Amino acid sequence: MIIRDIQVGEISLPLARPFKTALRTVEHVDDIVVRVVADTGEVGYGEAPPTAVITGDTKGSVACAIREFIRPNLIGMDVEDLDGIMKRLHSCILKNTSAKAAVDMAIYDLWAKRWGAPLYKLLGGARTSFRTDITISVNPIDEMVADALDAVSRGYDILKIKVGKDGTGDVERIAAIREAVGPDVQLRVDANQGWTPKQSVAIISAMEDRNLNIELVEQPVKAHDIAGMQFVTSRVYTPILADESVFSPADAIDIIQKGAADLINIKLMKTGGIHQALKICDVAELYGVECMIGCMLESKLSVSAAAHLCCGRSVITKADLDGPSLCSVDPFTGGPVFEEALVTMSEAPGVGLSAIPCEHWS
Ligand SMILES: C[C@H](N)C(=O)N[C@@H](CCC(=O)O)C(=O)O
Ligand SMILES: [Mg+2]
Repeated sequence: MIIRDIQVGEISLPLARPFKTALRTVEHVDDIVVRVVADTGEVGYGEAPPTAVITGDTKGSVACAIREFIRPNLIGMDVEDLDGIMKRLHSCILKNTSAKAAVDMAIYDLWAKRWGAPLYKLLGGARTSFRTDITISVNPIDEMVADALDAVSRGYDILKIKVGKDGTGDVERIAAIREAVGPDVQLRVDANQGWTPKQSVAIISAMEDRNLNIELVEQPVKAHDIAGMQFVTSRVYTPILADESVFSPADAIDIIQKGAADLINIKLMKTGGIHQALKICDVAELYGVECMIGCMLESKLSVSAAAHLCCGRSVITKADLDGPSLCSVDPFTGGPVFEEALVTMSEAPGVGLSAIPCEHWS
């Protein structure tokens, strides 16, 4: 199965509600999509969201990296030579992890189709379904409580609550949500780098003193502030999860060896795809650290690739794959089934999606 072409397109899907974090507000999934065409006529699909504030990638940079660097390096390669393809993909241009992720997942889609199996089975086959959380955007308290209750009424039993925009109100936000949803709903908190190290310790300790029973706190401080992450992790009981601080397997080793976090959030858009994400899984497993699989504002296309990784590897014990549920429409056919909190794999070969809503590929 020889790679004949790598084509780029765009998709735009409205979100059901504006998505608000300490870093940004977004109303649409506006992503680059990729299709890798093989000489057999088989096609593999991928997607890259331009999350400039986290990965540094824009739509223009993703399209340019694929067209001018990745495409000329991969055309003519045999999909069976997965290792060789991944070496070229990751050496033909530095960084540009979202562009690499889109192409990587399209290649894995083709590779699994080549072997006639659903991708998750080839990645390890640890499970066939899992539950994801859903994000509650940072807003005035009443709105967040209403959103949390709405999510629970739709069957979600894990909520990921965005905070970090104004540290002063965050304990009250979480307390109000806990009071509204009761003790049986799992609450995880994501500050998206919005607190200082000392503020983090104060806020997390206050949540502990009030018995708010928080499962974990994600990325309390700036991504580059590993000493700050370590400061927080060593002073609170609540597990700390590194998100923006970990892009590569080397970042994961550094964070784990320094005791700067208890858990790692793997996102394909940070690692540059499944190939590097698997290395983080291996590192984490060696050190006995559990992982979350997360997503950016992505459609079902790329989130499905992440779902396959989630079902492949048992070290991934938590999922934040709510991208498809945050969109107001689902124009895709095939692939894993996203029924609110429950995600169930399909047995179709590859990632499983068969129709992509993009009319212009070039
Ligand atoms: C969408 C997901 N639940 C999420 O919160 N992802 C990121 C932020 C993504 C973005 O800004 O596009 C996270 O910080 O975990
Ligand atoms: Mg996060």
